[in-house]
Amino acid sequence: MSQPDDSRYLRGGPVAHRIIAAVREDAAIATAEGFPPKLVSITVGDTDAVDVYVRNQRAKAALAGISFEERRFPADITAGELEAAIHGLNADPRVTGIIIQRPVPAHIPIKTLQAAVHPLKDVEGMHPASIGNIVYNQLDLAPCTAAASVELLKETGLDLKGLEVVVVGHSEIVGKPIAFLLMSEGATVTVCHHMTRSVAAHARRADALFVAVGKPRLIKADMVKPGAAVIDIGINSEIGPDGQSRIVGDVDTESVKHVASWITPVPGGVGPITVAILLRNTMVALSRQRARYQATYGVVDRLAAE
Ligand SMILES: NC(=O)C1=CN([C@@H]2O[C@H](COP(=O)(O)OP(=O)(O)OC[C@H]3O[C@@H](n4cnc5c(N)ncnc54)[C@H](OP(=O)(O)O)[C@@H]3O)[C@@H](O)[C@H]2O)C=CC1
Ligand SMILES: Nc1nc(=O)c2c([nH]1)NC[C@@H]1CN(c3ccc(C(=O)N[C@@H](CCC(=O)O)C(=O)O)cc3)C=[N+]21
Repeated sequence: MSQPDDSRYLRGGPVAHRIIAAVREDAAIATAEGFPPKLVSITVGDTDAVDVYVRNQRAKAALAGISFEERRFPADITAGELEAAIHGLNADPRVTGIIIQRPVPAHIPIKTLQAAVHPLKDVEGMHPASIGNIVYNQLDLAPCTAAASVELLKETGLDLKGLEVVVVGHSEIVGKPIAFLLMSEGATVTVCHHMTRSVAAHARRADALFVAVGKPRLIKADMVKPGAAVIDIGINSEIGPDGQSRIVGDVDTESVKHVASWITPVPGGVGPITVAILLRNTMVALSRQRARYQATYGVVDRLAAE
């Protein structure tokens, strides 16, 4: 098990705590000014894979002073019905942000749902317009897990400019946005996926290795460069030796921790920061909405009034 005092562990708790404290201040001010932030979570069908995430969203939103509402829909709902529900939330001025928990049932095209969320309410940064922003180096609202992972790498104090980084996994929600965020920071990025000929050969060259695949113990000690920083994003649930269900990452932490200079524990690494960033994104969305509101209604049109 992890050693609580081992400095090789890059822990997410303190970073998440810092982010949530700042969000809490912002949320209190916004609420006092008449704009209370509210996050709505949409879950469709079987929710096992998202239960932990939603539970933590609810708990941390309460801590931060953001109201949180969970909408659960049955697995047999149609894509059209879901889109209608999302449009309703878009039009509701009390709703600041909308997050669609993944996965959704196979008959629902996730991209259509993500595109149905108004870009100003897209707190996950998954609308095509939002994803486009990170390509253009506008990074204030990035996909939560990707932003969380990069935030944790920065805790090492390593200079990201010119850093050799390898990302294993290229999903739209995690791997690809990580690559874009790191490119914006000046890192040299290699992205591996299931067709990569030798993930090990690439991984061994990395000063920083990000892993987001969903396979326990995929990354072993001989795939890691001595002294590297290893950011384990995987959240996999498996039955431990004691017969209890537990969460493990994608990295064989017990062996890799002897080779790496820094490693993120699972649980207790990227996960808590992901939740904190979601809340921070909610406040970014709120300030954009307020700016839009101000631009539309803040200046009285003198000619119209005459
Ligand atoms: N900590 C957190 O906050 C979060 C954690 N997660 C976790 O991160 C992990 C990844 O999630 P997500 O990105 O959504 O998963 P996806 O299943 O969408 O993507 C997995 C990626 O891994 C690639 N891949 C599959 N097998 C291999 C292999 N053997 N070698 C190299 N690459 C491979 C796939 O490539 P290809 O597409 O080419 O098959 C794909 O790009 C999961 O464990 C998930 O639970 C997810 C979100 C948040
Ligand atoms: N649209 C969407 N975006 C996601 O980012 C997304 C998703 N769907 N579906 C599910 C996965 C998984 N995921 C987690 C995030 C944080 C923790 C988390 O807080 N983990 C803590 C707590 C663990 C615990 O409480 O046991 C930890 O790792 O320490 C877990 C899981 C986000 N995902």
